[in-house]
Amino acid sequence: STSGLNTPKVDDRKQPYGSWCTPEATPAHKVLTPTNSNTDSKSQKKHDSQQNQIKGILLQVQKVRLFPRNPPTESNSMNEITSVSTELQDLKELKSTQDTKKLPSPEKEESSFSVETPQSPVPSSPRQKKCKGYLRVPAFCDPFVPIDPQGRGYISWLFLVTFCHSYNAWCIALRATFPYQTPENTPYWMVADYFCDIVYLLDVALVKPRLMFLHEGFWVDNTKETRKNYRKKLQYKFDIISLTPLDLLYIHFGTQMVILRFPRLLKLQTFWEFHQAMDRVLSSPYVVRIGKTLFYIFYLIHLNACAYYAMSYYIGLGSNDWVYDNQGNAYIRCFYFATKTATSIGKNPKPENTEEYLFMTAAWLMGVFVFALLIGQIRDIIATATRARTEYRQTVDGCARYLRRLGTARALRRRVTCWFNYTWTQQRCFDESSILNSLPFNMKRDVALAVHMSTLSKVQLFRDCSDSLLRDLVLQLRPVSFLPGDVVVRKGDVGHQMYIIKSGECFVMSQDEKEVLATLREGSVFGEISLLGIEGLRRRTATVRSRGYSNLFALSRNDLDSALKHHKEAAQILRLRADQIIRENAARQAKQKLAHLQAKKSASLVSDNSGHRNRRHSNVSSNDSSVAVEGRRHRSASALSKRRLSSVSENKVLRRAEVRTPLPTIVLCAEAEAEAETDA
Ligand SMILES: Nc1ncnc2c1ncn2[C@@H]1O[C@@H]2COP(=O)(O)O[C@H]2[C@H]1O
Repeated sequence: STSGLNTPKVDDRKQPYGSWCTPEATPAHKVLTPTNSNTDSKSQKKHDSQQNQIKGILLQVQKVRLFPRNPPTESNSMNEITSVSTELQDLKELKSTQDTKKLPSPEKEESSFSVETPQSPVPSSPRQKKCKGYLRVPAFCDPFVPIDPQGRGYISWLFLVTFCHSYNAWCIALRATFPYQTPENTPYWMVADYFCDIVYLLDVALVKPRLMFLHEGFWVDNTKETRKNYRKKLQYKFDIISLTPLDLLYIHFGTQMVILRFPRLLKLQTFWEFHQAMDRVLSSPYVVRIGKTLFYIFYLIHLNACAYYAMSYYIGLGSNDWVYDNQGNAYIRCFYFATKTATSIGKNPKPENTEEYLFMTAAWLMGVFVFALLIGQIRDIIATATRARTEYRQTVDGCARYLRRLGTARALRRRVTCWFNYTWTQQRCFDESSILNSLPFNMKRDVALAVHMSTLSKVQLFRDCSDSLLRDLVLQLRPVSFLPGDVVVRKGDVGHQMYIIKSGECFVMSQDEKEVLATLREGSVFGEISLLGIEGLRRRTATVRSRGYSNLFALSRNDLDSALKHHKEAAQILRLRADQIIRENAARQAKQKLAHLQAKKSASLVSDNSGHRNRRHSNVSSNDSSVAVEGRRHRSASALSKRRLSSVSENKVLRRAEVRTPLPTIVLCAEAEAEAETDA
């Protein structure tokens, strides 16, 4: 705590309340980094990027150690050695350039706060290192580079495979039943078919075997291992079966037998994998979930439509009232019929023979069970997506009902509703901590840090103290919002919480609430004095009001106490600041009282003079003596208050020179002034 890093800067102390009241915005990554005032911003940026590169390279080196190739082939180990040595060389070069520029040492950089975001590491290919410029192949296409299953490249590839699978799923049934494949358009269909087959083939041969996987907590990136892993999976078997070239039988049956391509539908797992990946990646996964369920619903109706057309064709198009009458667009008419039966809308033509009865029974059963299930799923997804809003509405309605029942004033009710609305629009929840409760402690802390970083980085206390103070406190901070004019703390109340301003402004009011003593902005801290256990200052020293709408973080006395036990430097900083505020408030009060006294004195002098003039004729001699006495009395009172004030300012000067001021003396000074007033 005595190091230059952690003690508050002298300059800061000279400013009113350091820079607590008017904190400067600082980029999040610079939050607690000790900055060299001589280094200009350009070199700082360069330094940052170099540090990142160093970190990246160190990570690469670690990765090489973390993912040993087992057993290493000769060429692999040679490649590894060369890559490590080049990386170390790069590292040395970077370090030497850094030394020559005399930038802050990396040890200091280490102390800067950062939220850890572990990623699946993908090592660079040994080939890629050798190819330069335009010859460089994207990592995804490099057969020597393992593929990150969470990477963008792989998700894009999954999209392509899913598209091909969907094409097969829709078109095989369509072309097998409806007369949409004619000898004229067969080549186009073939081109599309074989394009999809090539995608399937590439997926099985080049992509899936390179997919990294987790083994005993480590990402395995050895392509031999990844290939082995893929081959062990059931998915591999399905992928291989899906490629069965049954369409070779076209030679015998002709290209109209599109049904021979049905094995292509077995690549269903990729379809699910794609949706899972999208669910993870997209900011609103509900869209993906609803999209997938709708896909199932439409696909089932599509199959139903195909079956209806096939049945009608088998019975004879237009041969009775039930079958498709071969009028209009065949697919649209059949799709319409299938939708009606599947959703049990009714008004379907009456079946006339056994096959038709069987078809209708199956379609209705499917409608009742499968469709009901799918539509229920959509309802659940929407309910989950809007649960927070529903709960919010229930809370607001419940509270409003309760207040109405109690017959509270309309203005108060409106205020409560206003608070609910504002808090909801700001936070989208009422209890932030309950949402994160299922996360492990460290992750919860990282999330909280990331979410509140922009505000917390502006708090001078956290800048001046070690990072661990911020880490210790971040989960204890409770967001609270206030409406315009709300009293956040009231003078004389017992203090239970201190506050950090997240957004908005707060006014520190004078004793009579007519004057604004200070305006506190984003990142400012207040309400700490009454929590510090200073003798005689256990109650709020001032009233603080929210200027407009404001969002604050509240920190309870217990949490502050337990944090200050382990962070003595923070306790010292808070004490210093409290000393400063108390001294300034005491001096201001003394000044005000003196001014008040002087005003009183001059008023009494004026009234005395006028009284004297009235009585002059009656008793001249006695008046002379009383004025003299009165004058002496006021002069002595004024001298006394002057002496008291000078003792205050002397004390002030003396105490500024000290590192910490014993507070009770300052309080006594204020008391002395009060005494002077009573004397007068
Ligand atoms: N003159 C001032 N300037 C800035 N902040 C103040 C001033 N006086 C009091 N405060 C803050 O207002 C808070 C009121 O509650 P506390 O006494 O706990 O802590 C107080 C300080 O944090």
